[in-house]
Amino acid sequence: MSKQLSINNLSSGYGRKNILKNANLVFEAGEFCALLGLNASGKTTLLKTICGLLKPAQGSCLYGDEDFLARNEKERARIVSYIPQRHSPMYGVSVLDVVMMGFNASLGFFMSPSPRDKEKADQMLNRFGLLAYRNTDFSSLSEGQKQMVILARTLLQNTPIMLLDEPDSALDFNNRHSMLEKVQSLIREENKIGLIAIHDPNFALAYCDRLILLLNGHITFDLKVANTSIEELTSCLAAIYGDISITQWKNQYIMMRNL
Ligand SMILES: Nc1ncnc2c1ncn2[C@@H]1O[C@H](COP(=O)(O)OP(=O)(O)OP(=O)(O)O)[C@@H](O)[C@H]1O
Repeated sequence: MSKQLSINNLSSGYGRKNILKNANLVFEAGEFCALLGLNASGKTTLLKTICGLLKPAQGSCLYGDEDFLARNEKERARIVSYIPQRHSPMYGVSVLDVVMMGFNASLGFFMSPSPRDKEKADQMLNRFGLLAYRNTDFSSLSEGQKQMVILARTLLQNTPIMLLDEPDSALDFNNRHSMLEKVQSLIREENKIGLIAIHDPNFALAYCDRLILLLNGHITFDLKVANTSIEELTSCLAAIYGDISITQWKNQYIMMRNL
């Protein structure tokens, strides 16, 4: 049965600096949700807290009724995957080996990936048009290619909850659409929960089911796109982005700044 992710009264920060304040959210399986907010509004802080990189000052995160933040890192990695805003540099590691790291959480001690795992990794690289780079040194790829490899690795990790922190920041227009399409269809088809921090509201409006708007560490609006009128969307997004308008073209919403 598909489980919910519940975030209950969650607060967190750095040292004594409290950033995320009393967040309460429930996510259903199959939902792809955008976290929107200006720079420094707390998007990364929320994602890092849900994946266990930051210890909450108060509150809890439950998957079903399981407090997964109480689990060790490897057990957590079977439930939550996280693409950070910036990945650590990796030198002398092939693209295939980076993608295969996605299996780490599911392997026991001293186990190495099976030939079937390698096949799956190749299929995933193929899906991203990166199969020709499988033996290339990861560090020699462009930033956009690296982001796609990291996403491919995360998809192989195959967790029920996926947290993505601006995974598209280095991607060109076409690859950004293609990445969001892939993530959206995977979340829907495999009934996962996806939470993505993203800066362009138009991509969020096009691909996400729900918009969660953050302002100064507070969740100010939580909107299901399909159930929200264009007027309400405009007024909520204007509370974050200022003087904007939203128009509808075919079945898409487009947000523009009023110049
Ligand atoms: N390691 C840290 N130590 C201290 N303060 C931090 C740290 N990381 C972030 N902050 C502070 O927390 C606040 C929120 O930062 P956060 O990275 O969560 O915002 P964000 O919404 O993801 O921003 P951006 O859109 O710029 O990535 C900022 O004021 C930032 O200075």
